[in-house]
Amino acid sequence: MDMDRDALLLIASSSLAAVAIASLCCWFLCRGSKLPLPLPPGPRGWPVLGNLPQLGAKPHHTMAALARQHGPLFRLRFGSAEVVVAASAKVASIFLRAHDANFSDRPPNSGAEHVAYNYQDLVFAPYGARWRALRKLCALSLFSAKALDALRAVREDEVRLMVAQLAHASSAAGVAVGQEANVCATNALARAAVGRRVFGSAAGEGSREFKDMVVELMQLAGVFNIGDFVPALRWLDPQGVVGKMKRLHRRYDGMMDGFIGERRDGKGGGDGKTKDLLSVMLGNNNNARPDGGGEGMMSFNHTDIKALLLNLFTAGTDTTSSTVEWALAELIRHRDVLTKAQRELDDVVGKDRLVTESDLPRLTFLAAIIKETFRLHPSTPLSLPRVAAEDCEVDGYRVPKGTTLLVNVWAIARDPASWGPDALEFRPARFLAGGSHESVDVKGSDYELIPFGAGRRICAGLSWGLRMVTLMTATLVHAFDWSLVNDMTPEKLDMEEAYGLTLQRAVPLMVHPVPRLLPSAYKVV
Ligand code: HEM
Repeated sequence: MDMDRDALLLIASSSLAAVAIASLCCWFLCRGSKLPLPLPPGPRGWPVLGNLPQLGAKPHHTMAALARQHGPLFRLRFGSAEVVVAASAKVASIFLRAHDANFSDRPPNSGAEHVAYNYQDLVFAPYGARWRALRKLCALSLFSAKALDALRAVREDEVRLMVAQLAHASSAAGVAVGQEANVCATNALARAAVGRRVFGSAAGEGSREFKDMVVELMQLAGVFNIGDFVPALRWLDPQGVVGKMKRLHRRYDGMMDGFIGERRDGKGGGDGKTKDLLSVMLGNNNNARPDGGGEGMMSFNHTDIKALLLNLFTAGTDTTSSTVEWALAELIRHRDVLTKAQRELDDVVGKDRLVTESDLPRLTFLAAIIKETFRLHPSTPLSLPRVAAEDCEVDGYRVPKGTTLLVNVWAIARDPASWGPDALEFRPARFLAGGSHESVDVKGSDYELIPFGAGRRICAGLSWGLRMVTLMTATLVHAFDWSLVNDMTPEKLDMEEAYGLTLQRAVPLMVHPVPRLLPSAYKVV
């Protein structure tokens, strides 16, 4: 009997233990699902500075190498700031499509504070009604299909002037074609924005100084400024970045004041009939803030105007001209591609006039060259940073609120997983009908090729930039044969990059342009 009771007790206690263990397992399993997801993997950083000292002279290259080690979504720490880097088309699409709303703000940075009028511009404006109003204004005045068409003659005019300038360039030292392209891009944009050209000719009247100012701004904006990430060191400005930004800002500010001042004095502004961006903004200027309301209620104060003009003159000039310069460098290195493009242009345009914008839709090979240039030489290799408004989950990892997002558009566009084994080769045919990437475009919906970014904060000037790059490259390819200075062979051409927020050529492209059309084509009417 005693034995039976003992056996029963044993059975009961074993069952209880089993139930307890099962409940514990269940509790752990359930709790497991609520365990916070891990943060993305990443390299160990230094005390205080984190990974900042490891970025090197070309952070987009370093980050591409880190992605090979840690995967296409990895984590860095810049001082006290958490950073995630997207380095594949799939991860970029999760951030910029699925989580775009959460990443529609830009992180705080000294460039926005000291150069861009303390975030009063469009590029760094907090995501909200004011940002929306500024984008809408740009679209209506410059970048919508209607505005773009209305300004067609301005772009064609400036390209014609650039060609005339090049046709008469006979220096033995050759011409810096990027500089000529920069004058063209800046003057076209200036006519649309402030109603007049800003430079008389390529070499003179401050054009070189202006380009240098834009390049300096991009270099400064590309520096990962220690003071931005380690608040205790901000006052020290260890890299001297803030001091340089303040000096540069004063020079830009004088230029922007000049545009507004001359218009208020009744000078500048073209024929007085066309409404450039400046006159639209001044017409609405009653010193109120553009923080929403209906379209009719938008109004802009003096600083709003200067900040937006500054954005256009900096974001819209060097990006455009350096892409044209890279395209020409690639074409000089790939004679077969250049010859094929010239044949297409001769067929569509002939030899007695220059290219016009209405020719562009028929230049399919040229369009493929432009895409291939944007792929290998995106002018903003790490795009512009975004910041997470809330915690979110991306590809099985936790990305906390306040994390900065960098999208390595340079690495994504060279990823063999998207582009195949010839990813590093200049091969425009991949974009032609029947090619491996026939349907891929640069306009923000094909994440393997996003030189203009994607999502809500995609480049506001995409339509203008793409049109200018295409028209300028088509015209230069059609109007001239190109040879390198000092009898340099194309294989010796230096293709090294100089890192900044925008990607310059380390060595400017120096060339001899040789006219190849009938003389009448080069006349400026
Ligand atoms: C080759 C030409 C250009 C390239 C490759 C380029 C690239 C970019 C990129 C990558 C961004 C960041 C997008 C993002 O955060 O996802 C951007 C933003 C911007 N770009 Fe461009 N850009 C070009 C030309 C232009 C032009 C011509 C203008 C104006 C005249 C312009 C004005 C802007 C502005 C205002 C923003 C900020 C948009 C915002 O924050 O809402 N860009 N651009």
